Amino acid sequence: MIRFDQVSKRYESGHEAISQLSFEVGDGEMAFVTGHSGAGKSTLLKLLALIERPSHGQIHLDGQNLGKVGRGGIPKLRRRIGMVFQDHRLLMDRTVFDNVELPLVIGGLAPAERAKRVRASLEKVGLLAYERQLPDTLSTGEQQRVGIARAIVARPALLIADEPTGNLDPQLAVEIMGLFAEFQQVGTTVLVASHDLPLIKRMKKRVVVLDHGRLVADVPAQEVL
Ligand SMILES: Nc1ncnc2c1ncn2[C@@H]1O[C@H](COP(=O)(O)OP(=O)(O)OP(=O)(O)O)[C@@H](O)[C@H]1O
Repeated sequence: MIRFDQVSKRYESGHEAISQLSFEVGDGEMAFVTGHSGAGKSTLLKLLALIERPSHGQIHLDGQNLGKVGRGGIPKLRRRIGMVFQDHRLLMDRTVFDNVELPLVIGGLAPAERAKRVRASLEKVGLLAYERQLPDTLSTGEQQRVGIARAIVARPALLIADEPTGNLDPQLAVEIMGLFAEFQQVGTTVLVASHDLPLIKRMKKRVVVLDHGRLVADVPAQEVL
């Protein structure tokens, strides 16, 4: 599903955030990317979503070389990727339903099909009863779940999440990670950047460790203690 071959990313500032990174994530696998602040976790995810471009090396997604995707191809690529951010980036003047529906409107789906999918996504994250509310009437954890519903509504093959539990209390964080594991169980490939080591260990999934942009450890799920 994901293949990085000797990927480096140097920002315009001259800082090399990712250095000669090579790794693969298989179809339907779930993995965590961890490492110190500034290790390059967010940059790695941004390279996958073509928010940033590598300075060197190649990234393949489902066999497609991302270096060959031009500006015009980016929306199509992003429709295959569900993205979850720490700050969830919801539109505060739109209802929960409207927020989750947005990717489908952009995707051009018919209204009846959109409504069906939005409700199925909201049900998965346990928020069906909140569809008519505005996001700021919801708790932080609930808002984060709306962000997750929005990320999965277009049924992406790949779900990427950048510190999705960063500002949640520990119990909510466990719940959110549990949701990601459930998506993996139904076949979605899931890549989560997090620095929450206790939580990562608890999930017993593969862990890729970055240090100053380099891969320093890649621990298979069965070896996570
Ligand atoms: N747009 C940018 N321009 C210049 N440098 C950047 C840019 N984005 C990130 N960096 C630098 O690249 C390095 C990696 O940043 P990145 O955000 O990928 O790390 P991270 O592991 O996600 O960190 P954190 O856990 O603090 O979010 C950092 O040193 C950061 O300052």
